[in-house]
Amino acid sequence: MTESIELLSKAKVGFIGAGNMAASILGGLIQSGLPAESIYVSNRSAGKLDALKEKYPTINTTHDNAEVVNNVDYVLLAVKPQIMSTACADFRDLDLSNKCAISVAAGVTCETLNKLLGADTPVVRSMPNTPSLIGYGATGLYANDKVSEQQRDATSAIFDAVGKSIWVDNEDLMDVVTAVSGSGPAHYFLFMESVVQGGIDLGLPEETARELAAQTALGAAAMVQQNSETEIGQLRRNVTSPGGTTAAALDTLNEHKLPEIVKKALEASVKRGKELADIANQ
Ligand SMILES: NC(=O)C1=CN([C@@H]2O[C@H](COP(=O)(O)OP(=O)(O)OC[C@H]3O[C@@H](n4cnc5c(N)ncnc54)[C@H](OP(=O)(O)O)[C@@H]3O)[C@@H](O)[C@H]2O)C=CC1
Ligand SMILES: O=C(O)[C@@H]1CCC=N1
Repeated sequence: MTESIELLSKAKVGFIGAGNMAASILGGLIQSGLPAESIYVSNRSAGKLDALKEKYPTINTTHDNAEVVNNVDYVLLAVKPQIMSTACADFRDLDLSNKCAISVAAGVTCETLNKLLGADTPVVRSMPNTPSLIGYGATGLYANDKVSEQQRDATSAIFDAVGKSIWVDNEDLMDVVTAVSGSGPAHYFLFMESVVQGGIDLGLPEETARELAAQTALGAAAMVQQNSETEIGQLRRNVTSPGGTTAAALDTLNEHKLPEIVKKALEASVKRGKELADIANQ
């Protein structure tokens, strides 16, 4: 059992929805040492619950969302923002004031969650990402003022079990976190898909292009993490010999305005987050 999971060892953790994100987080929790019998999961359809039961025979599965909430201390709301209201209606009559609700839904605000779950409910808004499945998740967290220190620590423990977690103290920033790290893996995947395809078009075997692209992305990310005092721009300049091959590539990326394109993409994500907030609040 990892140190952070020890904090959770007496707690029961529930998931409403057994989709991609729930499976990533609960898989990481079990791998870190949380017993599967401490985890409760509900889902609308049967297939995903059956698959979880096959993988983790002692996990508790049900179609009844209220049963999950009744049995746990921490309940992760892992359904799409558009159906948050429907899913929460199943347990809105339960007293959640001694539990902690942790939403992973993009956009949905603490205010909306408190409307759906009761004004006294401690609510954390989280934004994890799919690398949580392999222990490389990045999660942003924001708590409303009902969340106790113990609940904050336990929430950190849940997400630290599947990667790194960072608290923000302004809820508006959660839409930016969503743009940067929640959706982020897809941005890097698109970039890597483009690099692999470019390599193939220029003659590399597909497997070679894929391996080189993945190891390069991993190496670049590790250099940024291991040189926290160094500007990322300096790491870039260290690769870029004057008049060399990198300068030729970067000139092309800048000519086509890559930094502006990325900024517009992040702005589009933030805007969509606010639209999802409105949908969930209706
Ligand atoms: N995917 C990602 O990279 C990330 C997603 N998120 C957030 O996570 C949330 C879930 O996304 P994701 O896991 O990708 O989506 P999925 O569609 O994979 O999972 C959602 C699950 O919710 C289940 N469900 C639907 N309605 C209900 C209900 N009324 N009660 C119980 N379960 C229900 C669905 O069941 P069924 O089997 O019937 O479809 C499905 O398994 C979203 O809010 C998203 O914003 C956050 C960060 C990253
Ligand atoms: O695309 C989405 O809306 C979700 C939230 C972040 C990643 N996936």
